Amino acid sequence: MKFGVIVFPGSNCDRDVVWVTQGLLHQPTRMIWHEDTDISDIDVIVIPGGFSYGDYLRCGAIARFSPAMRATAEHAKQGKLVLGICNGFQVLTEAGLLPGALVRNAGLNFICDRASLKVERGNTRWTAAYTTGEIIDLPIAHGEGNYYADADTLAELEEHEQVLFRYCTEAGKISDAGNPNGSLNNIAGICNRQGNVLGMMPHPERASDPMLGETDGVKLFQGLLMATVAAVL
Ligand SMILES: NC(=O)CC[C@H](N)C(=O)O
Repeated sequence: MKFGVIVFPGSNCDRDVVWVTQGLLHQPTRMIWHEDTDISDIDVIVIPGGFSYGDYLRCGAIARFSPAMRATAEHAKQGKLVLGICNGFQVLTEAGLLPGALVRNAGLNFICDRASLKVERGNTRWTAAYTTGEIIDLPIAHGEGNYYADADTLAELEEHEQVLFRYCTEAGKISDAGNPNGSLNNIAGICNRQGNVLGMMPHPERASDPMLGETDGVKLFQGLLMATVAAVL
């Protein structure tokens, strides 16, 4: 499975993703400069975290106009996989590839912490290595991670089970106490209706290498490889 990691001016988690997919999981991976448009060789496009274009206007608001994002929209339209992490999630909502928006954290502070998350569904391509209801810990680091959508959009997301990750307490309770940034319905990660585009604020790539302590994140990438094998069999 070949991964392509888009690099914008200001991206800062691009190398971390490459380390996971290529360094740890031995999958072919290449970086894609934001001006490039030929991504036909790529199976999974990853839009990494960081501060694309300095977060000017709004996080992700400028990156969405890049040539690589036009190619990514086409890639998604063909049913191929797109993963947006943190700033990447913001870019995907700005680009209209995922519904809703990420607005300023409820406390107006940049939060750098660990968050407990509940995996809502273990039966998607993105969560194949997790079990439904599993509680995991991932790092978060964002100033605009507060997920917002209008009531109809929110209801639709819930109805079609597009919420894959929710913030929770360490004990697994979905409540305000476990919600670091004010996200509606404690939403930490959603996929589109077709399921091929995932956006999430927490950073699975920063919790993948055992040398860094936590490894709950690597299962997201491993799940993709399992799902490919299943699709081939
Ligand atoms: N880690 C990140 O990707 C940060 C995203 C964005 N710059 C924010 O502060 O919300």
